[in-house]
Amino acid sequence: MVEENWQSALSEYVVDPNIKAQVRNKFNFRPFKQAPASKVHQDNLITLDSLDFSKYREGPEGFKERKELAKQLEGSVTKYGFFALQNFGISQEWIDEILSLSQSTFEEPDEVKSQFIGGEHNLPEEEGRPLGIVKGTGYKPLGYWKYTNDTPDQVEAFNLRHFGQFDTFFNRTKYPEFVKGNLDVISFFFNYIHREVLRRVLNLFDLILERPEGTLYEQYFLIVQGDLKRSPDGWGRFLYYHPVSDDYNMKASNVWMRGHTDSSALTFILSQSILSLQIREHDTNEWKYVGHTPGALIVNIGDMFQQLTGGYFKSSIHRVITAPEDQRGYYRNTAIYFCYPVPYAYLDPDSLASPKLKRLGYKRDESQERITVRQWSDAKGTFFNKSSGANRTKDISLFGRPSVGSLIGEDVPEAATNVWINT
Ligand SMILES: O=C(O)CCC(=O)C(=O)O
Ligand SMILES: [Fe+2]
Repeated sequence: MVEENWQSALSEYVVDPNIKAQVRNKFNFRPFKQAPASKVHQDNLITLDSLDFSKYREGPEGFKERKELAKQLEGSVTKYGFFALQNFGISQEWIDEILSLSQSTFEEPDEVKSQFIGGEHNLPEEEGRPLGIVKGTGYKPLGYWKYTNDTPDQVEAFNLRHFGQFDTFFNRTKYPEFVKGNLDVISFFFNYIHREVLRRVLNLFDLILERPEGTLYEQYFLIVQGDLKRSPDGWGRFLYYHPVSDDYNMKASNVWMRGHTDSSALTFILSQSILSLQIREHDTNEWKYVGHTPGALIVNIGDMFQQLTGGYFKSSIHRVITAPEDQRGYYRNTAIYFCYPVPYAYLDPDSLASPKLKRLGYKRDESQERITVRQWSDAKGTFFNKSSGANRTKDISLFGRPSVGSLIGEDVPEAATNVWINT
């Protein structure tokens, strides 16, 4: 199947330059001030495998390099479920523009924000879905989640659904003024990650799984213009962590975002300078910091790729801890793409038909009902959408599958140790 020429299709939706200049002026659009590099916790850093994507070449002449990249990737996705991607095609200048867009998005006045709360303007096709604050287009307000001691969270988010569905994204969705005036740049950024970066990463996964390159993308991630039900169901997000007080740190045990695994297939995060993201090593249960790789994407495997591969790929438990002493006072600003497969796909290795998984013995657990992307997405989304609750650190089990949604402190629920079991 031939993919549409997305860049030329998108150029039809360019925002009037006068309107863009006007909103940028009105919202004090300016460079985002990144915290200087941290010097602490250097002994507790994890060194993620870093893939140099400038080595990726299309066509038969690039096959050897792609095989080498795939080999490098296999260790990361099967051990940590995390890796870094350098030289992935987006310049530092462009990354800076995205961070500036994120910054100004969170500087809309509160009365405007309150009219664009996530999940309040869902499309008719999304009627009845529990998208809520966590998955619906719009803001997740500061303090929506309550952490330990009823402490309100200090992270704001803005979700952008359907950026690959041009008519829906530009004409059928409501946005605050600043976002609306910059939709073309925002859409271009997330489309680039989906259609260029994700596609290449999936080709490497195909090589790992011993299937022809292009299979995963076509089977699970192809966007069909105008057909939301047959298109992959992920979303982009701006994420803005506010500086916290000593009192907050004491009450919330330094948690900026609780430990969890992502429900996505893959998550792409723009690397940023505040040393806060931690992965919990599955063999030792120790939390380790993910260092900053300037200009890179930090990519992690989510629950769906773990399920699709029968547990061969790992959906790592991660969390965000408040800034270290030498970076306090700074905002932590990033953009994320939570990438989901088409909603009707089954989440088990039968659908993948990978000779490699078969040989290694990763297979569907026949004692469990088969579930689809939509089912997992809605069930885990419902969990993430709950604002509070004293029992949040307990195991969660969805459709008989143990999972992790909300770890606080050092609690290690039973499920957290089970997620690695190869069924
Ligand atoms: O802020 C980050 O670096 C990661 C956030 C995260 O894990 C998430 O939103 O799922
Ligand atoms: Fe996450």
